[in-house]
Amino acid sequence: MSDTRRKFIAGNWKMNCSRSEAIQLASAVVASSEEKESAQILICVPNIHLADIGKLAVNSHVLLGAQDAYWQDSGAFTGEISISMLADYQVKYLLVGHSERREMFANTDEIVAKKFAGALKHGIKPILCIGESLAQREQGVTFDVLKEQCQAVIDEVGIEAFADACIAYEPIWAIGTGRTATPEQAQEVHHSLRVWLAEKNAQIAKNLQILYGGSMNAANASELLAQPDIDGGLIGGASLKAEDFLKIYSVAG
Ligand SMILES: O=C[C@H](O)COP(=O)(O)O
Repeated sequence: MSDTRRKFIAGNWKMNCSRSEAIQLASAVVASSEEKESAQILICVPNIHLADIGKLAVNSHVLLGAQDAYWQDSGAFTGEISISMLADYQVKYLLVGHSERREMFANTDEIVAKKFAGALKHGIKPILCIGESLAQREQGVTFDVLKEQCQAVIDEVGIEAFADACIAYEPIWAIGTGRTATPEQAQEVHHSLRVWLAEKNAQIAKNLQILYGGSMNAANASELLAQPDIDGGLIGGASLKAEDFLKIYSVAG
């Protein structure tokens, strides 16, 4: 099933790196990795560094992504950046619905769906982040939560829109905690998700890259990435060290 899908290694720098640190890290990622047929590499940097990193990455195989943006194109939204503005900066991917945006910045399923649609409108591929809390996992409602988060987007844009998107499954209890889902736990979720999506559109489900996020690092990446339905990683902490991030890319395909 996975032979049509390339591995996708995506770094999410979150709110880290001064300007000089960002340039140094991105330069190392660009210079020390090679283009591969079997895998893609992406860095999602803080918006303020997009111009600098865009210049570094523009003619390279390293894709540039953003971590969030507002879905309206322009207007009185003080402090926000629109998706149309990102499109001017070589941004190819946009994280939507990261659990930190959902939890700390009130991004509801509805808002996430609008951001997903906004990204597609501007030719940027959304990476829809979904995940359950520890309490939800313990209550046995993990899959219900994930379906609800996906369904809100499907209701807005239709399942076909996932031809130009990815999903990142990030159990909230594994983010930044050092506690990783076991490869079997992650595979079970990814597989169930793909089967559920296949009921809506088999081809879309077959081709869709589903990434795992939550304390993926250089030590555990190869086991996670060996699972048939884990098509890559959305990597936080370990993407801040070029050496660790590139090690993950090197084991991905
Ligand atoms: O976007 C990345 C995820 O939140 C995972 O972060 P982490 O690798 O630091 O656990």
